[in-house]
Amino acid sequence: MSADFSTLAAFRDLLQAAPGIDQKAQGEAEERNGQLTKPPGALGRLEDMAIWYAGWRGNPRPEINAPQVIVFAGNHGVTAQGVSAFPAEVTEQMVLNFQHGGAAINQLSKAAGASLDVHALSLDTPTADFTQGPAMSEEEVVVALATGWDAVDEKADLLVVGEMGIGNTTSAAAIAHALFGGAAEDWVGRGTGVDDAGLANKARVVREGVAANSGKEGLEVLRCLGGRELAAMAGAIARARSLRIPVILDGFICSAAAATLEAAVPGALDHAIAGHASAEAAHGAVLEKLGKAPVLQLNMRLGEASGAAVAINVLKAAVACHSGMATFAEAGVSDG
Ligand SMILES: O=C(O)c1ccc[n+]([C@@H]2O[C@H](COP(=O)([O-])O)[C@@H](O)[C@H]2O)c1
Ligand SMILES: Cc1cc2nc[nH]c2cc1C
Repeated sequence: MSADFSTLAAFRDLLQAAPGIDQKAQGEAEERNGQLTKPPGALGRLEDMAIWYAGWRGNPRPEINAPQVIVFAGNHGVTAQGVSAFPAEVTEQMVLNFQHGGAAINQLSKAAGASLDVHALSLDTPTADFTQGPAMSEEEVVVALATGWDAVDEKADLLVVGEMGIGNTTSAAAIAHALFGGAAEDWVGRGTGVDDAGLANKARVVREGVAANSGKEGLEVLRCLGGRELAAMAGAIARARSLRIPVILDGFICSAAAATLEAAVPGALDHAIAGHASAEAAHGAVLEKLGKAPVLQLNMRLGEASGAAVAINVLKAAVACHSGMATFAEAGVSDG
């Protein structure tokens, strides 16, 4: 299927029109959860996760059989400002590594029983340096959103999106600063590993970038301060919403991209949970703004969907208990 929008406004309208949770299935799942052979609440957040998943799938006793992981890659003009510990060529080199099966996400997808797709977006044409003006034209951001939209497998029953893009923690920090305010320093982190001087430089770049693109909201923030891989993640998350496919968000960059959807249409991320809290300094603050408690906290800061891929295993465990356990009546266990 090919994406059905050619402007940001049309994309926003589609997102706005996307379905919500199936409340009947959610209610039935909640009822089932109360009958399972365990003390009430004893599976903690696994219970909430399973009920949430059941609601979005419209099935009070669902299974997870076809999780899809998608990694999007993009290059960033803002790397000209010396914001990363690694050179921009690494983006393309890592795409080849993904394709050859040599990256962490290859192993983590396999371990989670998930398919893995990799989409490189115009790597030879980096986005514009956003300290000088908008990173992308409307046409460019719409093409990237559509790449993400079209990448989602309609038959998937869970979606994880992640990214590869040297310089993109600076882009994500600028998005967070534009959406949530505060100071540039509040949103920058070490990314691939810049030193103290590098961190101060990132704060300068974020401050200048937000000043050069002031007064923007929602999807315009994505266009002006984002990158192609961030827009593609946003497009895929929106497509998943339209198909009622639950989503696990990955780290700082993924969460910042997702936050532009929430800014454009409040509630747009109700079908998404946070897979982990990245070690990137401001990820926790972004998740707090989104009202999402991370499933895992493993000090990961790799990106490429890795933290969310690990969290697939936890959601699978939650859903397996929910759908596979016996009820008190079935097992002949006294329910207290
Ligand atoms: O996911 C995260 O929270 C995360 C935190 C730090 C770095 N990364 C990855 O590192 C790259 C961006 O780092 P940088 O320093 O080039 O901005 C990009 O490819 C991301 O996938 C990812
Ligand atoms: C080697 C390397 C792998 C990555 N994977 C995601 N971002 C990355 C950044 C670097 C530098």
